[in-house]
Amino acid sequence: MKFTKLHGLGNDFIVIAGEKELPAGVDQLAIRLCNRFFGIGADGLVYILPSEKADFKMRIINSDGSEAEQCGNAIRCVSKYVYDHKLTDATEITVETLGAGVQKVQLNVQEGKVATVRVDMGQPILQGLEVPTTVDEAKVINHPIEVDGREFRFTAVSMGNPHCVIYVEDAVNFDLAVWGPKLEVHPMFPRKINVEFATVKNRTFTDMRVWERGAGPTLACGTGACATLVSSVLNGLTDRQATVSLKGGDLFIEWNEEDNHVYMTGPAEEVYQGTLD
Ligand SMILES: N[C@@H](CCC[C@H](N)C(=O)O)C(=O)O
Repeated sequence: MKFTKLHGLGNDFIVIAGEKELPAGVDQLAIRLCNRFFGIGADGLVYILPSEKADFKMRIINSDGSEAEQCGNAIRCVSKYVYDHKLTDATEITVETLGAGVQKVQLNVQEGKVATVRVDMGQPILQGLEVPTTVDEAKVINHPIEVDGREFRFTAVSMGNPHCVIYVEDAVNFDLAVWGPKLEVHPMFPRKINVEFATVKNRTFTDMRVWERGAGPTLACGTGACATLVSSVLNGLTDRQATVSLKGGDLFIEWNEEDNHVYMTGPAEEVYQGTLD
């Protein structure tokens, strides 16, 4: 079986194309292949499958074997893969996701290869129970949460997958490894949660670091960047268009007032190809 390694700002994936459906035991396969010492090493295993509703279907399995409903960096990688490997010659395509419906993608091609990708990530889900959280409110904004005697305040946003955004003094130097795993499995989040720690630098620029559900600390999270921008608008901290700066680089995010959709623009890169026995 052939695989290709791609990443979006260092959020890296083993991408497999050409299968009709997910294989049995894909959770164990993801755990094995994503292992950085005994496997290929990646944050997730991504399948590009045929779709009845869109040009392509994407499924993403986190490195711990759990399946995610959506992944912003992976959708850019999938889009680059299908164009660069000539599965399509269109520069506007649609990709079906498990939890965020069919998404429209625009490819920016330079010298015959995809350089950056703009994705219509759809409408954010803000209703507390739908994110899901245990808070039954239309919007969960700046809500208190206690972990090991420390109180944080979070804003809950689903981009198809669940996120909680927490503003801290210095996201870049924040101790992710201590608080991320505790918040990920907090009882207020019935399907666990992706945790974003953010520091707003000005109305168009925010630093963010992420602890991902099922993958731990990653260099970037596309849906997390979208959730951060939505949260910042809800908290009155930034404009509707802003750069979210992650450890692996920057994403440009827009929450459009007219259609209520979130748009994400950023790069995707292929690293190498290989064969699995
Ligand atoms: N890195 C991703 C999100 C991947 C899924 C996430 N860990 C989850 O379980 O929801 C992104 O770029 O959005």
